[in-house]
Amino acid sequence: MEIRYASNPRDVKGYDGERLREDFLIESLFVKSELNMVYSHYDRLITGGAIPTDKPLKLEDKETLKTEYFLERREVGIINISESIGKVNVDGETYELNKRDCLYVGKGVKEVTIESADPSAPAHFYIVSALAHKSYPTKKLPIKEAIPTHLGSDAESNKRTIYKYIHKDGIQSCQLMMGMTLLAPNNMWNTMPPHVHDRRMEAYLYFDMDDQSRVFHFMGKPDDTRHIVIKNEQVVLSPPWSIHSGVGTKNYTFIWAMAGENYTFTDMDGVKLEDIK
Ligand SMILES: O=C[C@H](O)[C@@H](O)CC(=O)C(=O)O
Ligand SMILES: [Zn+2]
Repeated sequence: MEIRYASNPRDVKGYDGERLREDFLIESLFVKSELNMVYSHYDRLITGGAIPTDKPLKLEDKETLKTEYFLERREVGIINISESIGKVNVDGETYELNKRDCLYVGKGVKEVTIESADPSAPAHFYIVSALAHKSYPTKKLPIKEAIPTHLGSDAESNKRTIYKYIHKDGIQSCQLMMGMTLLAPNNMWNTMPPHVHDRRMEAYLYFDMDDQSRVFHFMGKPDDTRHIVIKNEQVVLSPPWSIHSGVGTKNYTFIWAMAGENYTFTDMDGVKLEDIK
């Protein structure tokens, strides 16, 4: 799998747009009949995309991880982001995932395979894996059972609902946190005003966008921001020292995932709008 190294914010100051994209944007995780992953040195988080068609796709990359099996020292969260029904096989047991349902699989599970219920209408799965030191039970959480948090307002164009799946009061994990944010119709901003959390890195997958739609994602130190233009089903890596906020040309959905020092969703350092440059 592709490796992405971590960068020093002092160096990132001098990056041009192309270099920012090379380091922080993951452009093509989702390819038909493939399972693709990128290994980031930010908290060794792996992000992946899978679109299984005629045969199941197995979660593995011995060459990169140098372990016997993928989850020997890791845990993983898998979310179906498509309308099509998906299935995940976990050491012989099958879990069905509908759109926006999440499955957590813990350390020690030997075989995870992913398939589409109907190969002619393949499901799209988003995969995020972090290092794990302990085994937590496999658990599915359908979106209808996730607890919604309502944030923002129409006046600020950031009215949105956050669904937390893997976190302290939801599915238990070692360090992986994962959830989904849905914007209300005609609302385009996420995570504005922004925040940083130097204890944890974060990755955003933007989706539910058409071909013509783009998200302008903002990153950088709060007083020195940059942007990356993002298409449907692309991932952006957010270093711990960076803000992570976006505005769409049209409505969109995104999945956030974090790993790092602590396991407290509310541990964020809010940035005041007057301090953003
Ligand atoms: O650290 C937390 C993450 O940045 C997201 O949960 C923020 C988010 O989904 C939002 O405000 O819309
Ligand atoms: Zn955050």
